[in-house]
Amino acid sequence: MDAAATSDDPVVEVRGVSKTYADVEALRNIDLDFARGKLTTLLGPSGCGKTTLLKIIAGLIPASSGEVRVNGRVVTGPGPERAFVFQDFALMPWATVMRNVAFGLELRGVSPAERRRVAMQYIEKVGLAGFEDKYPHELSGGMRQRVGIARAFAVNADVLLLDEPFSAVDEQNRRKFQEDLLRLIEIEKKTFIFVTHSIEEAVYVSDRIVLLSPRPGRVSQVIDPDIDRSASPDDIRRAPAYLDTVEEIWDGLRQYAD
Ligand SMILES: Nc1ncnc2c1ncn2[C@@H]1O[C@H](COP(=O)(O)OP(=O)(O)OP(=O)(O)O)[C@@H](O)[C@H]1O
Repeated sequence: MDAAATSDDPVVEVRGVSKTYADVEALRNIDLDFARGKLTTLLGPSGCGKTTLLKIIAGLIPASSGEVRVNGRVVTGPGPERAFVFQDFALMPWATVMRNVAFGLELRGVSPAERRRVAMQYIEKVGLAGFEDKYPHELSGGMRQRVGIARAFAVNADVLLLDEPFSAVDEQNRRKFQEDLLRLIEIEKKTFIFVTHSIEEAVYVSDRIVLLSPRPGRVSQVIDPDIDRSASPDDIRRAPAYLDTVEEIWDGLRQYAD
């Protein structure tokens, strides 16, 4: 199931990216392509540089060497074609769900009526209709997460960067989100780059999984799970292809376990 780390129709191209923070070498010579309409997961031991790579792609921090291209253009900072969903959702506590979801559009100068219309669409898509006038503290962790996802979708970015977006929710909600995510990928045809610690989650949602080695992070394996996602969630989790892929990744990561 190993595949080349580069592909034919890449939206995001990472070339020779290395990153050193002061005296910590976080990433070494990463080459990866991320294809349109696909979800790629970065998986690897704690501290291997997953978040660092995501932030470099987002343009939030510079690489020490190498470059990232998005739609053929070299990344020099954040851009409207990329949206980042943070681990802690980064919602504005003083703003309603509607304002939070519409915030990216507000920054772009979209008119109030239009941003309300677009934001409402995504509030409905993530199942928060009726909550648009609530504030973040009035929502559960899972609902706050949905606000973060709706906000990322509302700006209509080509590339969605998700840093452990489901880590703060319980297992039941996590499974629901995974299904929502698969549905949104189907509808939206965007390029998703996802960071998680959960092997099962990675196999469940990903078209491609990139295993990174411990610091300095390098690409150690690329796995394309061959999973029939038209099956029911329970059937997918019982399918031999799913279970074999989980096992294959365990084997790949076991060598790094303490
Ligand atoms: N701003 C920073 N300054 C110095 N070192 C940093 C900084 N950010 C990250 N690092 C270091 O770089 C390495 C990679 O960190 P990063 O957060 O990218 O890893 P990660 O794979 O996302 O980890 P985790 O799975 O634990 O979230 C770690 O050793 C971390 O301590």
